Amino acid sequence: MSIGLHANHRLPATIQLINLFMLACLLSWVGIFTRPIGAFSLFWPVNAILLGLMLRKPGYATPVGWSAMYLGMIAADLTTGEGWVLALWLNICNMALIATGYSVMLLLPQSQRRMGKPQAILYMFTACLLGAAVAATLSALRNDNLYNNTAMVTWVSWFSEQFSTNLLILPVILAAPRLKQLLRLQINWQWRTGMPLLALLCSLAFSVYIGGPGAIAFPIPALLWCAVRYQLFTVTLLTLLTGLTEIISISANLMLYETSGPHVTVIDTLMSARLGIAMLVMGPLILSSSLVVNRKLLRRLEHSANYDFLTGALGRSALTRKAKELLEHKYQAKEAVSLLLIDIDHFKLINDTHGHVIGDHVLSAFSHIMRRELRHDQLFGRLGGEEFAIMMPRALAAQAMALGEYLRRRIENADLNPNGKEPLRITISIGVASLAMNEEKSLEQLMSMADIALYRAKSQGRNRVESFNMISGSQLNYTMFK
Ligand SMILES: Nc1nc2c(ncn2[C@@H]2O[C@H](COP(=O)(O)OP(=O)(O)OP(=O)(O)O)[C@@H](O)[C@H]2O)c(=O)[nH]1
Repeated sequence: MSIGLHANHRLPATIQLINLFMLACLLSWVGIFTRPIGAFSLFWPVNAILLGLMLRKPGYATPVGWSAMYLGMIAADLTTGEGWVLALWLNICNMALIATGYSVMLLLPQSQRRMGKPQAILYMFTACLLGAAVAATLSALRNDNLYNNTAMVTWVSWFSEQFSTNLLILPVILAAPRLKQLLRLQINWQWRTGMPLLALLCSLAFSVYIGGPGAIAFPIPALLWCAVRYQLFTVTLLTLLTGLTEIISISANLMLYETSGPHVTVIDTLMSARLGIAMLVMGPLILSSSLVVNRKLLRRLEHSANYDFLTGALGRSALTRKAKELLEHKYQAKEAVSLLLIDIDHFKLINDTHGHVIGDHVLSAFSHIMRRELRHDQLFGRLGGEEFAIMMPRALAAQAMALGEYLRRRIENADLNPNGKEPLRITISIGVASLAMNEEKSLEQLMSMADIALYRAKSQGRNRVESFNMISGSQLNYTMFK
């Protein structure tokens, strides 16, 4: 086992250690300064954040990393006037929570630790539950020296606070997008997008206003609506917002809980409410992560329905559908459009000489080059075998010919040999057909025109581009398609 931090991180190991130490210290300070004097912490986010960090950056989870974290927490306690013994013991409880949670989450494959599957939420629930139970047990063992409470009250208080806090914060950290993804994020805001959020804020305000034991459940429908409409990370932020608002409202006695009766005290109410809040965020989180799985599956299904498996180009039916939509748009916008039919020359010879596997590779490498050269609005698809097509919006015959000629040369000069020994070159023949701005033809007619041009390119010796519109005598052919 490595005792240093892993070398694959960009920052040097010592700087990472100092970072970890400082982070643990800083987070503990925040927790200490927001803790009412002589009382249990209302909200102790340190453990959840550090646990999340360890899971997101496994390189930190080394004996040295764990020690830096522990020392950072102790430093925070000592610099705020805590005694040595207490500082050591309290932070053993904190570290025990992080280590227990970490061990449970390690049972999940790394790819699932970012909450993208419902079972990851269940593992996280177990991690928070066991982690809080272990920490609460350790703190209750030294109860006499720490708090003026019975061991049971100390246990329940630690457990309920840590269980709920971790369950609210950990999903945010695990589901947070990486900085690169965050910068690429495009927010497509419409007034309807904000409705679930508005409903959540209203139901939260309503639950604080009405109060009573049932009020913590008021935001559930709005949270479920948010889970259906928003991304998982947004849902984790909203469950955190909901939980925090309710915990703070209850502790400030804003939600008018019943506190009379022989066994009921304010701290009992808060403990019970915390556990309830922890349970209620599970539903929206599980729904949201199930939808992540569904969306991924749908995207995969859509992709395999629309794209050719071997070449990554559009499949024939998707190409036809999109080309028809493009023609429809052309008629309305009165724009030109061109179609290029492309056929690899003597492809049978490649199969016969090099075998089918190399043939497949050539098809895929050819398609890769084409996709890299074409713009996003130009449709590229495989019609079948070694025949492909490009639909060019807003392009007259001359522009389509120029593109065809460029692609022909690009392919002619490319080496498609996967083994990199002998160069393997191919050539292509291209037939172009174009429709001017006010011309109307069906896709089938446009295809037939391009096919005539392609036939001519083949019969004139291959490795060339021919345009139906420029073929001498095409006026004669052209009448066929009027
Ligand atoms: N490796 C591989 N070969 C394919 C695939 N689809 C079709 N082919 C082969 O492509 C070849 C096409 O041959 P032909 O239609 O005679 O055309 P060609 O040899 O390219 O000749 P010209 O088009 O006249 O230049 C056939 O041998 C098919 O078996 C595929 O997915 N993979």
